Amino acid sequence: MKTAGIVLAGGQSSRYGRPKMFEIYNGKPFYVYSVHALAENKLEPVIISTNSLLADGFDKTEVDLIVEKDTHNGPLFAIHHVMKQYDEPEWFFVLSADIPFVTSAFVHRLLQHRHSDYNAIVPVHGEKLQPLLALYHRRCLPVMDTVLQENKRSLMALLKNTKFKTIPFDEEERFFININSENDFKEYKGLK
Ligand SMILES: Nc1nc2c(ncn2[C@@H]2O[C@H](COP(=O)(O)OP(=O)(O)OP(=O)(O)O)[C@@H](O)[C@H]2O)c(=O)[nH]1
Repeated sequence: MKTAGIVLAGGQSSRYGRPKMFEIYNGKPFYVYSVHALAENKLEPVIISTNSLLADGFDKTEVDLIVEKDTHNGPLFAIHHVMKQYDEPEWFFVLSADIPFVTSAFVHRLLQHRHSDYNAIVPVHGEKLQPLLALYHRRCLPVMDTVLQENKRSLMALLKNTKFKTIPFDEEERFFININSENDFKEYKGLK
């Protein structure tokens, strides 16, 4: 099953105050943790989805860069925009760029659940769906078209209209910790 990786690395970082994907954790920018988790599972291509204000900041070695014109269309638009440009991959493994605790083992675990009966595979952590660390089949495209035409921007709006499988993860798993603000980063960077 040909599977591509998408790192969502656009947006506004308004709560952080500067582009959070370039913040350094243990010597590497946040977004690099997402790129590596996908690349180490041999997902090909790994695509960084970003906007023109941020595009120059990424290391472009062994990744494709897809640049949006706008900074705030949101993740659903970004995934749709990428899927439209890649005909070959059946599945797209999406990771946000603000999750420095993500690992290739997490990606590997979710990949085992790709199945033709479902259009998306979404982890559940505690009680919470995690659509920013999830797998989407290209069968989602027509539903995405409809949802976006209705001016709905959230991945939840997509999930409400498509068949997806949930995969439970233990509460103590760290993969899902996303950094929205400098305070989040201060709180979590002490974690071992
Ligand atoms: N490509 C792309 N990525 C996005 C877009 N909006 C958000 N993201 C990414 O999606 C993830 C979650 O984003 P959020 O933290 O909810 O939004 P944000 O705009 O980055 O930050 P805030 O302004 O603080 O809400 C991050 O990895 C963002 O880089 C977008 O319009 N395009």
